Amino acid sequence: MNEQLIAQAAVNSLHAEVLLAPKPGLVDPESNGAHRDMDVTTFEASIDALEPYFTQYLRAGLAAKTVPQLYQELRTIGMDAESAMLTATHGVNTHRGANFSFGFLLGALGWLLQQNSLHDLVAAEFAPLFPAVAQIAQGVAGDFRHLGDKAQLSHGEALYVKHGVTGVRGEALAGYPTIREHMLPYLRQTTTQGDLRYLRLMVHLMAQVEDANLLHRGGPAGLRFVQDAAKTLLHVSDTQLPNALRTLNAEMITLNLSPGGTADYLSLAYFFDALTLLGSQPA
Ligand SMILES: CC(C)(COP(=O)(O)OP(=O)(O)OC[C@H]1O[C@@H](n2cnc3c(N)ncnc32)[C@H](O[C@H]2O[C@H](COP(=O)(O)OP(=O)(O)OP(=O)(O)O)[C@@H](O)[C@H]2O)[C@@H]1O)[C@@H](O)C(=O)NCCC(=O)NCCS
Ligand SMILES: Nc1ncnc2[nH]cnc12
Repeated sequence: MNEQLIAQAAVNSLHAEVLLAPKPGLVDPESNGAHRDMDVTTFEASIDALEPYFTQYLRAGLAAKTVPQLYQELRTIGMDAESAMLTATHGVNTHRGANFSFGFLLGALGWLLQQNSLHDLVAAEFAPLFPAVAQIAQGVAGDFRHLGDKAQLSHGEALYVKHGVTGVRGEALAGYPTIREHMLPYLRQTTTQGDLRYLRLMVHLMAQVEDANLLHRGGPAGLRFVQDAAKTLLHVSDTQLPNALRTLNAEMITLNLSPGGTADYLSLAYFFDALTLLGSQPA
């Protein structure tokens, strides 16, 4: 399997996510959502900065000899990627979470592709990928130790101290249960194609995900507001859904709520759909 096709599919998924509209609270071509510091062009600049690192994540997995060595390499690439992203966005956090998740998922995919074909991984519904991520990402658990010594906590670290929420690190440490238990089953069972496929998934995830961005911006009440609003949208018809999402977008802008974690899962959904297509083609 051509590794460039896989890395490009990951980059393309970030473009597809930011262009999907309407996304309540998030940046898209219709609205900047609950963000005063970024728009679609900020995301496009961020994606251009991240692109070379996505290939590096995959290659690191393909060449790795041990799991601990792979973790160290991915974390180093990840820090460089995050720095390049922040330079391109003039310090605005567009994809820190996406960079983290794609880093571990691409690294783990490369690791598995040493012994498996993409076709076999697709046939196995990516089942081996998640324990591999959990094993490789174990080093992240150290992020939660010694937080008391830190002068400045990140949003995620502050949420861990205040609410015991582990955010994206917890997802990686557990092998991304949100992808395994919610996203992939939804993608497998739905025949809906095009934007509606991903808008419906977005609503499904907004109702489920413990989104650290929502917690950071609106506390438990803000998270619950969005989860409850999404649950009502589960029953809205395809024709009514876009305008119902626009109405929720206006409400979330007023409340300064943005489900950034859910946006990253949308990127990952485009990516897994692309991998499924790549893996079903003859080698
Ligand atoms: C591990 C890091 C990501 C550390 O970051 P932090 O400590 O802040 O971790 P979290 O807050 O837990 O999450 C960080 C981002 O992960 C996304 N996210 C949130 N909840 C979930 C979830 N349940 N599952 C998966 N992913 C989740 C989310 O990222 C997206 O939203 C951000 C944009 O939204 P915005 O509201 O604008 O965010 P902010 O600017 O922070 O808030 P405001 O100031 O505007 O109010 C954007 O990042 C999206 O991607 C969370 O923000 C990581 O930084 C780290 O340690 N990096 C080092 C490099 C590295 O380790 N790389 C690994 C490669 S293998
Ligand atoms: N479209 C988007 N809007 C806001 N935050 C995001 N994080 C990732 N994608 C995003």
